[in-house]
Amino acid sequence: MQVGTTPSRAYVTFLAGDGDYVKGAVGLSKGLRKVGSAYPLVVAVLPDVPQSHRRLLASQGCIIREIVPVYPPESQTQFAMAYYVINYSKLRIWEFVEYQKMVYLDADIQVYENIDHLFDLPDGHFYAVMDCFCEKTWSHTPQYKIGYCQQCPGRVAWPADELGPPPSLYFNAGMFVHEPSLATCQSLLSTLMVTPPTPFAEQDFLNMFFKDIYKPIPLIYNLVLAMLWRHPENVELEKVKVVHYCAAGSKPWRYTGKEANMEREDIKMLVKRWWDVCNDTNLDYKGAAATEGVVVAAAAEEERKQPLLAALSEGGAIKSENVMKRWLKYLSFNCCEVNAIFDGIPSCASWSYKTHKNKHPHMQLRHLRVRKVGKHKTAVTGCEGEAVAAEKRKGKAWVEIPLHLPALLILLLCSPAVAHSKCVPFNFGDSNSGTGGLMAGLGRYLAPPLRSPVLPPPHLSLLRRPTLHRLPLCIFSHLFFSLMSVSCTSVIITPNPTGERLKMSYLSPYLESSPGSNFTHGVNFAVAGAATESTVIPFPLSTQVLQFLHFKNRTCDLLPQGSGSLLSEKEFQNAVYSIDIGKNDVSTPFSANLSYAEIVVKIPSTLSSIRAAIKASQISCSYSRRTLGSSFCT
Ligand SMILES: O=c1ccn([C@@H]2O[C@H](COP(=O)(O)OP(=O)(O)O[C@H]3O[C@H](CO)[C@H](O)[C@H](O)[C@H]3O)[C@@H](O)[C@H]2O)c(=O)[nH]1
Ligand SMILES: O[C@H]1[C@H](O)[C@@H](O)[C@H](O)[C@@H](O)[C@H]1O
Repeated sequence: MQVGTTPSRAYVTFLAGDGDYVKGAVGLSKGLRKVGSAYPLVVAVLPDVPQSHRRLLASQGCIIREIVPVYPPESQTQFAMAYYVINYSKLRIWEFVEYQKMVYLDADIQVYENIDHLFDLPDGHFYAVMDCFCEKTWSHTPQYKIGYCQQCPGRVAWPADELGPPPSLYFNAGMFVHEPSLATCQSLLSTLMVTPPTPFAEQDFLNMFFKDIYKPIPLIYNLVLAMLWRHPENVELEKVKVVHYCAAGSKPWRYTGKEANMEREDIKMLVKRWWDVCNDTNLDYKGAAATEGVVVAAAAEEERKQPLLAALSEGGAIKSENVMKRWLKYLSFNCCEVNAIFDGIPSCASWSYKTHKNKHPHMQLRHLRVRKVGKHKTAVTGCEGEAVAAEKRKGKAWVEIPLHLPALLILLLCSPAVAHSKCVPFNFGDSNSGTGGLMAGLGRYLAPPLRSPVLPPPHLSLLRRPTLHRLPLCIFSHLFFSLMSVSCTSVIITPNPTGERLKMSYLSPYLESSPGSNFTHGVNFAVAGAATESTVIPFPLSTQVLQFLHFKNRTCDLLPQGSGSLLSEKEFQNAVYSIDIGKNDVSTPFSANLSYAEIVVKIPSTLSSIRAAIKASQISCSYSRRTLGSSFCT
């Protein structure tokens, strides 16, 4: 997906911790500039990279993208080389789907000649340079033990009789060409969870994962320094475009010359070459970012919004760039933010923050940003109760709930004539619009103003918010229409004062069969905690739709018998159908500590479930001639 002027190609490196690898990344950014690369350098930083390092990189024109760390299954980490474990986080660069293609380079790599042509390699393969097995770091492997190396397969023949077929070609993962994809990322992460860590961590893992599509490229694109003394016959140093300072003691910013092979003339020359680039002030970035770090940060922030937009677009929720741009106003990122955005209600963001701050130490920052998001008052005031109170203090009778996923708030409107006749709402959804259905369905009694005789389980605690109990719900179709043309993201739901002034009736929950229920004003199928798909709450959207069909068919059967207070055919025809769902599809996996990518990748399927639910309710409509006139807001 291409949005605005975002380039679809970029180099990417990875940075962890507050150590000196940042020097490598700065050197790399200058090296790319020196060779006239047309593409930017994205730096995927872990949360533990200090702000000062991020600023330094931004001032060198780098695009900073924070990523969530990736760890192999906990119980097994002891089997990997501890030093390399953090490198599993590199897998996150498959999340950068705003780029169609990327060239990954370790921070201890320098580029001495332009390699932009690598972006033109045909899609569908994983390109990288073959590694060498001759260094001591390989001593745990059969290759090393028998002296076999893929760089010179004729030197020592592979003992196939003894060990079976030779190992697949193996690449060094310090440099590769890849195509970001949320689906691939999810597959990488889920495969990782069932893959025991091995000594070369993500390098072994990537070799295993991309075995079938791996295509070796010449070693001039990643000269692993050991090649100079292990396989000199394979190296034409003057042709080398990319040098990887991975041999022990070879990192230029740590170089002492004392370690094995470090006194070699070619090594000294390459270390000096690296410093020449790094020290060249003419190569410092001269663009806006050098003086306007904020601009860079804003640009980086925009970049971070792309995966969700891509998923929404894939799911069919966003069809025009204009709508997408409006979304950009609202969206901000990482897991917490996604959760808050999808929750749509700040109280849920606070709840998530409280629940997850230990797992996501950097969450507070994001949370605060969420609270600044958008023009909606509710989004800046903290918990919902406070928001309502604040609105009331200002004399406003309504609460505007910002919902940032248009497809999750879908209003199906009957004919415009509805404005002049009785408007019966049928509502489907979750706690955003639930009016006590869950309590009724689970057989728990909460007397107004919501006193619970027993402590509700934690996931039900939100139900204690008084504003959600038997909320009179009225949805203004004319307002909806005007809002739709503005942003597609809002609906006005009126709490008591306005509802009562307009003589709107309470909307009974479908699951409330006890005295007091009246379904002649409409039905609320929404249930707190519901998602589009089944979760711990037993009333997902698909079930709510079935309940609606049941309700409607029963009405249809009983009407001819002249049974008492039933909605008429006309009222069904002119009803307002609203669906407000989706936040729990996002917040539930978030609670399970799934990553941003893992959450985002599910969005298209959530959207198709919503579409399927709507379709099911239309297809099964038992009133001949009349369908539920539908007007999608997406
Ligand atoms: O504390 C760290 C450690 C690593 N890195 C980043 O991770 C990259 C890879 O780490 P090393 O340079 O330490 O890894 P090596 O080059 O020695 O080892 C090789 O094996 C590794 C196995 O994890 C990786 O696959 C790596 O790309 C590959 O070249 C670094 O360049 C740097 O970009 C940091 O930022 N900080
Ligand atoms: O791919 C690996 C890696 O680059 C290590 O840092 C190095 O010690 C190994 O020899 C090499 O094969």
